[in-house]
Amino acid sequence: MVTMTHPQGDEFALCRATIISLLRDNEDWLMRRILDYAHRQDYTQYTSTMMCAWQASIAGLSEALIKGAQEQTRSSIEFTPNQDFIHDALAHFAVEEAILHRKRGIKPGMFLSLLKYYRQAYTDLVDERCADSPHIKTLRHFVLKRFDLLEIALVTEWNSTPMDKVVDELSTTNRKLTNEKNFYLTAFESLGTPAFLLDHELEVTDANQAAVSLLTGMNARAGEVYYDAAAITGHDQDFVSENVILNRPVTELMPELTDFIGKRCDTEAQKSGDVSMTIRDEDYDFFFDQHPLQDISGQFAGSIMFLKDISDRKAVERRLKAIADKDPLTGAGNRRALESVIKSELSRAHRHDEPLSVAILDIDWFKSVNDNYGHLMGDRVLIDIAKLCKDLIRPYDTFARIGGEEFALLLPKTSVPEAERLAERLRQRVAEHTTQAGENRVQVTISIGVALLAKGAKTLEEMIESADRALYCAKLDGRNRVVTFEQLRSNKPA
Ligand SMILES: Nc1nc2c(ncn2[C@@H]2O[C@H](COP(=O)(O)OP(=O)(O)OP(=O)(O)O)[C@@H](O)[C@H]2O)c(=O)[nH]1
Repeated sequence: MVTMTHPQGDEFALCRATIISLLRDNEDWLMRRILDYAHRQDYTQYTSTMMCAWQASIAGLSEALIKGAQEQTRSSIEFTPNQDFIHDALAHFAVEEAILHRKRGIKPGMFLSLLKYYRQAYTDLVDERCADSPHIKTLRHFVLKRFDLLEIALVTEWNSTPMDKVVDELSTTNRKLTNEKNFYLTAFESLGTPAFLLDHELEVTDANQAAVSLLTGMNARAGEVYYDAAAITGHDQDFVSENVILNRPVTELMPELTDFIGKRCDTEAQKSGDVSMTIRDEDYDFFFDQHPLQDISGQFAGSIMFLKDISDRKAVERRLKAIADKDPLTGAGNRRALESVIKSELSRAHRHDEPLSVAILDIDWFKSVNDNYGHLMGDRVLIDIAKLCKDLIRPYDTFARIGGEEFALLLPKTSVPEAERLAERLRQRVAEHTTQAGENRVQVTISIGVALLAKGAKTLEEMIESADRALYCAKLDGRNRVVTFEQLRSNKPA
């Protein structure tokens, strides 16, 4: 007959070995079971939500249980009035845990209640894994007694600590936490890039110094935005303007962001892109980068948004693009520019069912200008004609040099008769104009072909083919005239 409190030598050794191997092999199982109990009772909202913290605690406990079991003798399962807890590995672990949890501000009652689930999980392990063992009772007894010891040691340590030591420990911890918080605050505030913390509704919950200066034009002090206006000395006026940032949707502060980030922030998406904005009457280009924030338990906790000022880079890009798209002699657009505009204008005209006309103009007998007056005079003529064209067209028309002495005018929302009238005005102005270079003066004429832009065409040549044919006819008909493609079709003489 096996007794519960004093197992025989063989049985004791067997049970001890069983417990040790159970604890070694089932750390993950124990963690899941304990977490399951803790979750069910909502303990996890007060305790650490980090898996690694639970893992460390359970690993530490199992190790202490194993060590304690190894040191244990058959007769030491029960406690004695003069028990020396300090030299028991498990008691030692309990004391360290007590100190650690007390420093975190956890009350003994709460910790002991949580420990109940540890005890339950460890006995569950024995019950489930050793259900058929003839030694099940002894095994259970072994575990329960170990947990009794753990609790006694823990409570003893907790209660024997004088109150001023507890207060000292807590204030040290508090100081450490405050320093840590200040460090992260300093890092956030010191970022040269404007940074905003946003909640689910995209309302600004915090903004760093760079963000405040950007939006208000003021050099805010680090952390100033945290404190109440009335409570800080002498900065009420400044502070009020900073405070206009907090608790307002970021899309209200910077409406240009609306298209990019929407009305709410969801958990999934990280959003980024280039955005142009006007802030306090100044134009900026930003690269914005919005990341969802997750707390340590993986819960969505708003987002952080950075606005990196890329105005200088964008200005250089624009200048380069302008240079790449421009004919250096006349300042008109080049073929590349025309091609890129033509595609978007074609689809716009199609969408709005609007006419889109093109006029191709070519200087008459231009070769003879070069031959008689030199290339410089030829260049001056090209420059003058380009200027006459630019002066005549509307802001949304496109003007490009597409050949040596050939130019194109792309005219959105313009029917062929309207384009013809414009071309005629241009022809007259050119004919009346005199170009001067040094002593020499020269007058030239131009021929113009006008047509609607061909819709199904793929290349620029195909698109302007009709206008080109009309131009060819204008040349054949004697030059210095405007011919429309429609006139060619109806065989009407120009
Ligand atoms: N000065 C100058 N001349 C250019 C430039 N690009 C092309 N040309 C000249 O433009 C002239 C075009 O001559 P052609 O194609 O024979 O035509 P055209 O003399 O204008 O005669 P039609 O077009 O038939 O009326 C050539 O002499 C080219 O050298 C330029 O950038 N500057």
